[in-house]
Amino acid sequence: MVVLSQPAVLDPLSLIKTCKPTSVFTGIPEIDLTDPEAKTLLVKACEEFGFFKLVNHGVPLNFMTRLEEQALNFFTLSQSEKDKVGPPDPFGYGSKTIGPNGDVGWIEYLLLNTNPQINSHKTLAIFRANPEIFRSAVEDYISAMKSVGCEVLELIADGLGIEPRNVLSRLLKDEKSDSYFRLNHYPPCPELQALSGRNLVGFGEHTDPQIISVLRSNTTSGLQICLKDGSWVAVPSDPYSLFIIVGDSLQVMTNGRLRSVKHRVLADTKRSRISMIYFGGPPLSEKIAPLASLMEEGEESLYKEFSWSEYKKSAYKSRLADYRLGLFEKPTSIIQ
Ligand SMILES: C=C1C[C@]23C[C@@]1(O)CC[C@H]2[C@@]12CC[C@H](O)[C@@](C)(C(=O)O1)[C@H]2[C@@H]3C(=O)O
Ligand SMILES: O=C(O)CCC(=O)C(=O)O
Ligand SMILES: [Fe+2]
Repeated sequence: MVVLSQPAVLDPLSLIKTCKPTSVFTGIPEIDLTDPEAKTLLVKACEEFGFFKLVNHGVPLNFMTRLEEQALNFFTLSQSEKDKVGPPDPFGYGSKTIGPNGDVGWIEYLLLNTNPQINSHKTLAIFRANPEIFRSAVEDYISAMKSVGCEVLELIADGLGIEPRNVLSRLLKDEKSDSYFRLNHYPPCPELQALSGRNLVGFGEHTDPQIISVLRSNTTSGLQICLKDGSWVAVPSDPYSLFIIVGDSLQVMTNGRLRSVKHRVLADTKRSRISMIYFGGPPLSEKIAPLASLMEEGEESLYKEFSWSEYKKSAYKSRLADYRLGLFEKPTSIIQ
């Protein structure tokens, strides 16, 4: 008798990495946007962590939960409905794959371009496929996050003592600003926890390539950041607050003073996580280089010259965990 072997079924769980849960970190800097000391505290946080929690930011909870509800409505649609606005190009609906180079995660998401002038075909398709309230919730939310991002960047400029104070925020306000918006959904992963005591990686470790990211999540934790000493710590969730992430471009514009932080997300075993992130980026033609007003006499740029469009092109050839800035660093001469 001939026994035909079963075709090998590719189990997505076997491709996604796992991690041991990490203990919650209580040392995340918390900055009150209305504090007169905010500009100093926020620069310190960006130098030390490249990350901080922003409170008293002025965005009401119900404004954020309005979009969260819309996002949940979308993610509970049938798979075939969601697939109508995928696969991502990079915009659109994606499930389990992140980016074009083989990265996988326990996640589904919508990625959109925020610029109505260069709105991609996929971004428009997402708006057409959803009720009008989805579009208005997304657009209102993006506009609020852009304001917060700009306010933070102006305080950073003040704190660094550079002028004009809109030297960074003008890039997000530019009508050609190449900014993104992302809604992430991490479903719970109970089976794996029961089997191994480990959690699935929802979004693998990476730095954000843009200038600044403004993140908000529901009550489900999962976000982790990498500290200067290389250790990973879990960020307690707080649906009232916003989290600010320094991106690669801000690291370059401050000649390495502010650090772009490595971060990742672990899926929860019991509850789903929804996160919404605004990625504030410059126009495609913008030169990404250390700000002249920040450089000390005789200080040299740590980076070769490049435009945002060149950086993005190179980022989209990389894997999520790659150190993307490496290609643009100048070789350092070691003086013995
Ligand atoms: C694997 C990739 C996904 C990503 C583009 C990239 O090639 C490398 C950077 C990734 C990242 C991380 C931050 C943001 O989520 C994102 C939208 C971005 O701008 O850079 C993603 C990209 C993506 O998912 O398209
Ligand atoms: O979902 C999160 O909390 C973070 C996701 C993230 O880092 C990203 O989308 O770039
Ligand atoms: Fe990120």
